[in-house]
Amino acid sequence: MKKVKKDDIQKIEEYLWEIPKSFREDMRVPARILANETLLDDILDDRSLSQLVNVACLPGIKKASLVMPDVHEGYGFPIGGVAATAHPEGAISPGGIGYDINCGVRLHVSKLQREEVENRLEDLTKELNAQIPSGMGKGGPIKVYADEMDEVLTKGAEWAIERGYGSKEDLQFIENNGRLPFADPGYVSAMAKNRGADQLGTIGSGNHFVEVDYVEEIYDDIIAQTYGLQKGQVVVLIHTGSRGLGHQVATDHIRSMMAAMPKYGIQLPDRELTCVPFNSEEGQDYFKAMCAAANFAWCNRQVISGGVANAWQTVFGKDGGQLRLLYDVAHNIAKVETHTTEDGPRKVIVHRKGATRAFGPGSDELPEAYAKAGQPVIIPGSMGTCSYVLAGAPKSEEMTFGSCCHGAGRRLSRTAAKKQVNAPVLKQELREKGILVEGSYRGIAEEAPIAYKDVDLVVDTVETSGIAKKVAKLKPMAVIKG
Ligand SMILES: Nc1nc2c(ncn2[C@@H]2O[C@H](COP(=O)(O)O)[C@@H](O)[C@H]2O)c(=O)[nH]1
Ligand SMILES: [Mn+2]
Ligand SMILES: [Mn+2]
Repeated sequence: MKKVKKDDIQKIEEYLWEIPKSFREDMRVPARILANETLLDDILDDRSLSQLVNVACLPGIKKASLVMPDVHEGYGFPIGGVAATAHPEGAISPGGIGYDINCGVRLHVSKLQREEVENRLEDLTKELNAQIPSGMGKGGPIKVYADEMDEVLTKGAEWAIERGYGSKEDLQFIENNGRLPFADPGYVSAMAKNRGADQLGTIGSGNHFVEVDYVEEIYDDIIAQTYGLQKGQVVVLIHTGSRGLGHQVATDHIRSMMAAMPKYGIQLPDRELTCVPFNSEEGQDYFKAMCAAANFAWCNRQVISGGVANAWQTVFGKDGGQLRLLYDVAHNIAKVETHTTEDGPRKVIVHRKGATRAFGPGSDELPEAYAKAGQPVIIPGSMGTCSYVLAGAPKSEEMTFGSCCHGAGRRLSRTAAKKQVNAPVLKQELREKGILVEGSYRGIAEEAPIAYKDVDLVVDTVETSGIAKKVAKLKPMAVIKG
């Protein structure tokens, strides 16, 4: 396959680059890259842009295939990729969503200041570690089988709230209120349900985490006030997804889509892009199962919030106050949304794979309290650098189908990171900087800060391009890794 070189890319706006449709004859739309020049040079090093060009060949794709500045190569689609296909006949591709369906992040805000938490940080870290199972194959606090699992898959976060994990007010601060209505547990295999049976309330391995941070800087006073963020305040970030259940849903449906593809006469440059028409039988089966797995992930994050609240109360007692949910966003998902395309406004199937929804002010998808501010966009950076809270801005609708980056993005593979990082040394260095890290040495090495791009550059790029606005910068204090 023809490799993308810098000469093939045209600058079309500050921080927006294009690989024209003429680059390869099977492209149906141009491919666009949101990046500054430094990030673009890095992006050219891996297969991300070849994958982006492949995505531009999907049946029914509208306007352009896109990557955010945190892009890196993934299964079929690059991670950091966005693609919108015509509803209802355009393609749905599990590779455009990822194996960890509805991997996402949520942010809780506390009433405590950095100094109040610092002197209890060891205890808090131990308590969080005890309350929230992490690592591969670790079971959680509850088991769900048969009809109860079907209820989880249908109700999402609400199922957990009904059982005392969080409060009803939380729902309005979760994307789609923590529940996709098209979920149908009948399309989730027994094996997938079995894999998920004891995984609610667990973060899993590797890149997933529960992290205590403080607000180091506020960039927009008004939006920060709307979100309830203040300088010095302690917050908690939770990053995980649909665990083994979501992975099995993707595995099962990719297999059946591969078998069905010839029937629809779909030719693709890479079999990892496997797709079928959204309105085909296989497309609908997958979509219903994907929605169910997304609901499982929201329920999982809600149960984890319950564990975090228990740990918080154990250490800080009633005076420590509640942990209010600021927002919960998905970054591996497909949704039917209305966006402006070359045909004008129309319904499209937006694939966000390592990309966050970033709706601007006035969207009717936002909770009333955030209507003027825009949607909170939560961008984790790394365990040793910083993370950001942004607000979705109007230009995201024009440029990126209402989407933004989802993190700093990997610059080193896990294998390369393990070769370069001495985990015990890194853990000690972070401790000396005031950051306590719990997790396997393998996980710590694979997820070391040097494994990730410069999150400041990534965030500056999305802000300058106008798709999101910086609101606050968060600095890590304690991290529980998978
Ligand atoms: N604040 C932290 N951010 C982290 C950590 N480990 C990874 N990351 C960031 O998360 C994004 C999203 O990851 P993905 O697995 O969903 O692609 C990633 O790009 C990193 O920037 C951490 O320990 N703390
Ligand atoms: Mn994720
Ligand atoms: Mn994940």
